[in-house]
Amino acid sequence: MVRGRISRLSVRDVRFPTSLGGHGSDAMHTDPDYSAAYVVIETDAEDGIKGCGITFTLGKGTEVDWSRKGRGAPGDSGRPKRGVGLVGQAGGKACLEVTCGHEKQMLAQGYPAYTTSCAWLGYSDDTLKQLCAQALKDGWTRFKVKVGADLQDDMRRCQIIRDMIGPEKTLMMDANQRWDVPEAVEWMSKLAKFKPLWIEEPTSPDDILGHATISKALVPLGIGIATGEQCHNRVIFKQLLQAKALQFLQIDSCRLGSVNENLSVLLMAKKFEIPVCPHAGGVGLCELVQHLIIFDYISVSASLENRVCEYVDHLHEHFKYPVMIQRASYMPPKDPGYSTEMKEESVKKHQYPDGEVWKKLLPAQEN
Ligand SMILES: C[C@H](O)[C@@H](O)CC(=O)C(=O)O
Ligand SMILES: [Mg+2]
Repeated sequence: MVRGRISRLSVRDVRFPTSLGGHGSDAMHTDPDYSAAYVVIETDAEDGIKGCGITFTLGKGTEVDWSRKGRGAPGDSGRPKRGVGLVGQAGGKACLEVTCGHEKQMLAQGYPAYTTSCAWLGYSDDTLKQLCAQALKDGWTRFKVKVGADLQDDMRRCQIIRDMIGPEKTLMMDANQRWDVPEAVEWMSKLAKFKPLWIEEPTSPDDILGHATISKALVPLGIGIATGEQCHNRVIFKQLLQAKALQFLQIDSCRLGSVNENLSVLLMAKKFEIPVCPHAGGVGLCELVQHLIIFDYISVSASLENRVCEYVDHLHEHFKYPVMIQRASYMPPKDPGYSTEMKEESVKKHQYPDGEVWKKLLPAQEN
């Protein structure tokens, strides 16, 4: 329980230069710098408890260009067109308070995860192979590959990854909205031979009926539709579910404003019997979403069938309570709160434009 009145609020623009290594790149966001508006609220209660919150959008996350219309062109990493939500944490207890068999199972085995970190679109084939080999050694069994910019490149990269992981392990694909509806069906019919479990964001996230059309065409090929990382409220999810437009529902802990909005989507997904497989490609998203998905298992869906949570292996070192992955699973967080708190020294260093990291980088980028 938080006592006191809000006495201090700070908002900082924190950016990480992930584009330098091609981390986080996809068919629409070719040079993303993972970023967040980081908010800290303190009270006059003097009990040491503070609330920390982040907002995150895709691409160059904290730059929102209100003047432009439409979806933006590929490479438009600095121009997110979507709503942003603010989520946060105050002090208190960690999510896991219920005592039940499912809780024990989570504590022992964790929540199953897949990795996106081997196959960002900007990685070379050599990097892809090297990261994939390491991930296999580390026990990963589910892999997501970015597609959608060039069909021949996709065929080559999917062949590499399928050859490396073998026929049994799971492969997902993510087009980040790059196609129109007929193009999505045509393109995925060609990639079907690599046996993807799903194609994610095949087209504009606003096109609910378009997703339904794609779903009708691809489900018979064994390919499900996954979407949701750009869906900013429960009404959009309600319509996607009603239109039978998706087989995997991807909540995003920052896109949907507040934990409550996320919870209502978990409940609707349960009603429609659609598995929730959260999005976590962004700064801090893994930290946050682990709470929601473990809650989903313990208190809502009670099932792991067809369910898996995304994991990306970037920027965890900047968080005070980073995620813990063991045997390709999220181990339940035991610290109080929503794991949103960043380390002060990381915030200082990466604050834009006057943090140490950007002071060095900006003059070089201007030349
Ligand atoms: C720009 C982001 O990295 C995006 O590619 C993340 C994403 O689509 C995912 O993780 O899924
Ligand atoms: Mg995605």
